[in-house]
Amino acid sequence: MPDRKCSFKISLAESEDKLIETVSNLLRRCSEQAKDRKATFSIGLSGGSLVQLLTKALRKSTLDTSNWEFFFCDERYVADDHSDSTFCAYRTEWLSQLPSILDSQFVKADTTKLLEECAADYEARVKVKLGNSHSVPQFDLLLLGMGPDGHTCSLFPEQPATLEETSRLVIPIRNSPKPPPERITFTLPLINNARDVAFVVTGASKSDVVKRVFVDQDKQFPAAWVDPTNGQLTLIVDAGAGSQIIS
Ligand SMILES: O=C(O)[C@H](O)[C@@H](O)[C@H](O)[C@H](O)COP(=O)(O)O
Repeated sequence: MPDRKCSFKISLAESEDKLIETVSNLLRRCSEQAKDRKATFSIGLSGGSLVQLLTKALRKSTLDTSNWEFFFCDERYVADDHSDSTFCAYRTEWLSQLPSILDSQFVKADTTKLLEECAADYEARVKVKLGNSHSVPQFDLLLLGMGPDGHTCSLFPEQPATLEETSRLVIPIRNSPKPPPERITFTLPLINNARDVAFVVTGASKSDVVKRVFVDQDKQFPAAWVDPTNGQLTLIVDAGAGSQIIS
């Protein structure tokens, strides 16, 4: 039985243009709400297909991103210039497509440290940047993807212990089922403390897991544990991914 506590909204985008417009509108709403509270807009990014979608949405929005700080909800434990690096994917894309966004706006992981230290160091960076070294920092918006196995960030069904983490906000991941094997990832306490969390999920291959996660709330899937305590959860799907939840 669904037991979601947070406010939950589903947006079905019938075309890619509509999907981009929906993401663009979400960015506008969240960034404008943040303006009333703080100097910077703190947003967490995921990798994969979101890189291209977010780039298109930012280009369409023409939003002023000069006070935005870009964090990574998870990051692969590779060099900054490695093709697997999510930071590298965004930086490469935005150098040409969104040149107004500066390197200094990225809060990236230091993957030159040992994996454990890299995770702890990134948690410290998040706390310093979000100015909350005593309790759990609060992101304005986290943009999440979801794999066909219902993973999100680098929280995988094969590693259920990662969902039980209650104190660390960023943890190391080894033997990731999705290559590369080593990563760092936000944990549920940090994810569920965000003001807004939005999943962007596309493709008919994910339609079954979208229903099982967002309608059935089947807790075998890590994405089903995302339930922002005092926040808004939004699911943005295209027609393929949403085909089993929207009649
Ligand atoms: O670094 C990563 O691999 C991502 O953060 C990961 O969690 C991604 O969001 C999902 O795997 C969905 O990826 P797609 O949207 O490309 O299917």
